[in-house]
Amino acid sequence: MSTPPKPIDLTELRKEIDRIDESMHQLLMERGDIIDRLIEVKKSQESGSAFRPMREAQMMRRLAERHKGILPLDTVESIWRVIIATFTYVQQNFSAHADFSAGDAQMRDSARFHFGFTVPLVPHMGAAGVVAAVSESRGDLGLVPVISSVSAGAWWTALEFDAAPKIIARLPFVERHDHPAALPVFVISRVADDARATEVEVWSVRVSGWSAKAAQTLTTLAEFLAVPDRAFDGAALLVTLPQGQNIHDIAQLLAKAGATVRSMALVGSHATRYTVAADKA
Ligand SMILES: C=C(O[C@@H]1C=C(C(=O)O)C=C[C@H]1O)C(=O)O
Repeated sequence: MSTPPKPIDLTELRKEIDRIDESMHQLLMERGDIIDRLIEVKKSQESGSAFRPMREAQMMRRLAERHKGILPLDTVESIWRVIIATFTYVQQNFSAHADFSAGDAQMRDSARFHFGFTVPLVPHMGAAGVVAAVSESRGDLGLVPVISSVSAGAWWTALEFDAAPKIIARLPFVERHDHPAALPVFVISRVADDARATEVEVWSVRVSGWSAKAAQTLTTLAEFLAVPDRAFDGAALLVTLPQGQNIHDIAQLLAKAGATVRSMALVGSHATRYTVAADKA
């Protein structure tokens, strides 16, 4: 006759938890040692912000793809955002300048979710102030809601100049229905060319002859913001080009709808939006 299985001892399970916690802490400290070595190498190779938007988008996608078990994706995503953002911060200190003009609760949630509490959060009332602060800094980040009100004006035109910072990411990296920090946010900064995510381009386009027909045409082609631009009897647009679309084709289609493109400037780019299925979340 076989002996009945020993009842599982809670003390044993708690010992396991302590062992895992200690290993996780050791691994985080080991991660810090690697970052230390990375800082040494980078010092002689790079200047400006340490933020690498394409790598971060890929890391967040991989994390979401391999995640399973009872720990909610919200939790695992926010833990890794804090790890990555804080290690970026210790490489090269930076502040996050956020536009609170559309209400501060959602923007604060997004900033803290994606950058944690170690990165200083600087509130601004309007996108223009955020862009100015980032422009004057070496490697600070700006956070601006993707959908701004018309009264905010065409804040993105300040990004047209070569030396100006650019849109470098769109948050959240991992989208889903009921994301805890769902507000769509553009991240604005100056980053190394090889760190950029270039999958989705964002253009500042100025048109004359802007009309309901032109707006309707553009709606079918791309996501955009439009602000009336009296100087040109038209509009200043911020156009997010879907991957594979060409801005010149969009200009041609706008012309057919009666709107003349007067200028176009690439004001940034970001990774393809990534959405996880409801059953993953
Ligand atoms: C570590 C680097 O810099 C930053 C920090 C990262 C991290 O802690 O994992 C990832 C990407 C960068 O934003 C890097 O240069 O690879």
